[in-house]
Amino acid sequence: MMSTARPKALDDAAVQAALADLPGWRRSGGDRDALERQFRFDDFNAAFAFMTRVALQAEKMDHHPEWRNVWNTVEIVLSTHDAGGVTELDVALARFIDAAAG
Ligand SMILES: C[C@H](O)[C@H](O)[C@H]1CNC2=NC(N)=NC(=O)C2=N1
Repeated sequence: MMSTARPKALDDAAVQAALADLPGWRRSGGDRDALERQFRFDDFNAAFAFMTRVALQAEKMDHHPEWRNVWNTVEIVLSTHDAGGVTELDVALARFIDAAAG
C-alpha cells in the first residue's frame, strides 16, 4: 500500500526550541502534546477570512488545525494525530498561521 512519509513527534527539547521561535504559542496541557494559540480579530468577517486562508493552506499541506471560532476569536490547537504529538508540520503550519493573522 502506498503511504506518504509522516514526520515523527518532536522530543521535548525540540518542542521548546520551536516555541521559543513562535511567540504567542504555548504547549497544550492534555492527553497529548500540542501547540495552541488564540487570536482575536476586529469582527467575524476578519476572523473567518483568516480561517479561510488557513484552511486553504492546511488542505495543501494535508495537515489540519483543530479550532474553535466564536465571533471574532479563533482558538487553534495543532498536533499531528498520526505521530501522537507535535511535529515539524505543526511548527510549519503555526508559522503560516501567524503570517495569515497579519
Ligand atoms: C489521511 C490524511 O492524510 C491524514 O488523516 C492527515 C490529515 N490531516 C491531519 N492533520 C493533522 N493535524 N494531523 C494529522 O495527523 C493529519 N493527518
